[in-house]
Amino acid sequence: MSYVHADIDSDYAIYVWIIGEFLTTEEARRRHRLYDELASVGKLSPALLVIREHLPSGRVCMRVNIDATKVGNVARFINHSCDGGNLRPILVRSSGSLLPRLCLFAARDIVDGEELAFSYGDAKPNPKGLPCFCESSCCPGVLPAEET
Ligand SMILES: C[S@@+](CC[C@H](N)C(=O)[O-])C[C@H]1O[C@@H](n2cnc3c(N)ncnc32)[C@H](O)[C@@H]1O
Repeated sequence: MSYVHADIDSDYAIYVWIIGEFLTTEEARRRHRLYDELASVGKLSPALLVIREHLPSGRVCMRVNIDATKVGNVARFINHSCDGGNLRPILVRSSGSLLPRLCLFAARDIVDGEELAFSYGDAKPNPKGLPCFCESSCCPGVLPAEET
């Protein structure tokens, strides 16, 4: 399994934004089903993220689907950690840009060589989901599975 380690030569805050294909929700659902099948037999390491923005009422007001499985940058190799890891995903909007960027910001000081990780989501663990190897004390043993 691939992973990403910090390579730090300064004290600046680090962040990386996730590059991938922006999908409609219909296409994201189609790919989720396909990826789940391929991942269950070890034929694929999917990187399809669904980010939801909520109103103060708790209702979802926007859903963004980013698929970095085939087209992406280094962020596609960052693994999941059930305790949230050392990175926090934040949607960032810049003026003039129609689409937001999903950025991963350092959540605390990170030492050189430390593995970078973030939580793929707090969706209920799927008992039939892929095994999780994050080794954090709160890990239920399976990766969070997106309910599409
Ligand atoms: C965004 S990719 C991360 C890079 C991936 N490890 C690779 O080798 O290409 C997401 C995939 O990595 C694997 N993965 C990520 N975090 C994991 C974890 N904590 N335990 C087990 N597999 C993990 C799963 O197969 C997941 O679908």
